[in-house]
Amino acid sequence: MADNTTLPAQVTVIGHPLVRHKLTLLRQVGTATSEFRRLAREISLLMAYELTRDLPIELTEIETPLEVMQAPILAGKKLCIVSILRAGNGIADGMLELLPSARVGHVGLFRDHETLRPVEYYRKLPEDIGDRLVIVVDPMLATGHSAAAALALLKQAGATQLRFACLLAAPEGLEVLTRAHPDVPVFTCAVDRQLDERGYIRPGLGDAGDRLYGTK
Ligand SMILES: O=P(O)(O)OC[C@H]1O[C@H](OP(=O)(O)OP(=O)(O)O)[C@H](O)[C@@H]1O
Ligand SMILES: O=c1cc[nH]c(=O)[nH]1
Ligand SMILES: [Mg+2]
Repeated sequence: MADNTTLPAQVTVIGHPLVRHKLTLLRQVGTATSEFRRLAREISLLMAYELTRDLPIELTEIETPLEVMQAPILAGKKLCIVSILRAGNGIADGMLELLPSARVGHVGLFRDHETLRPVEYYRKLPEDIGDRLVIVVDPMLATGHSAAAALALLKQAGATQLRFACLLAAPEGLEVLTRAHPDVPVFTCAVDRQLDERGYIRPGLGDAGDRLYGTK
């Protein structure tokens, strides 16, 4: 499995021990839907912490009970989280716990099981997406085509500052995504061994949407 030293500079593997531990629990076949959802939310909150490390800060004057001070606050426009439906919602929910005033956009994509290419079925985005830092979330980066398509349509909609976050990435998906969007920083909690012939990430965690929502 790759680490930060063998990956393109735009890719960050979030190696925090809490993230690694929770991801191991999440992967396990015996992890029930309720537990899977809880772990996905917790990992996503930790990912949001890493993704927002470099947000610009400005000073504002506040009053403590003892005196006036110049105190740091986030500068500029707030964030927008874009969830790639449906499994992206499991990540967006966790991030919103840390970033409660972020706007949320939705892009509905499913993978055609034959071609493994994404099919768009829904899109609703904030009007001012061009003024925001946009964090695009989907738990799985497999072939990379869903993420690449989502980023392309967001750029078309005016987004200029984009980041992509997932739980698991296949090397094949990272290759596709970083070639298509060399300007977009990518954050993942792990890079797994490979894709299998059905386009599943191995060792992986199975179908993230089905495990989040108990549909299989
Ligand atoms: O990198 P790719 O090969 O494009 O695959 C990744 C996509 O596959 C899964 O979605 P799925 O089509 O299963 O839809 P779902 O979220 O509704 O389950 C996953 O959540 C990603 O969106
Ligand atoms: O392993 C995979 C690949 C795509 N989508 C998933 O949910 N899991
Ligand atoms: Mg699915």
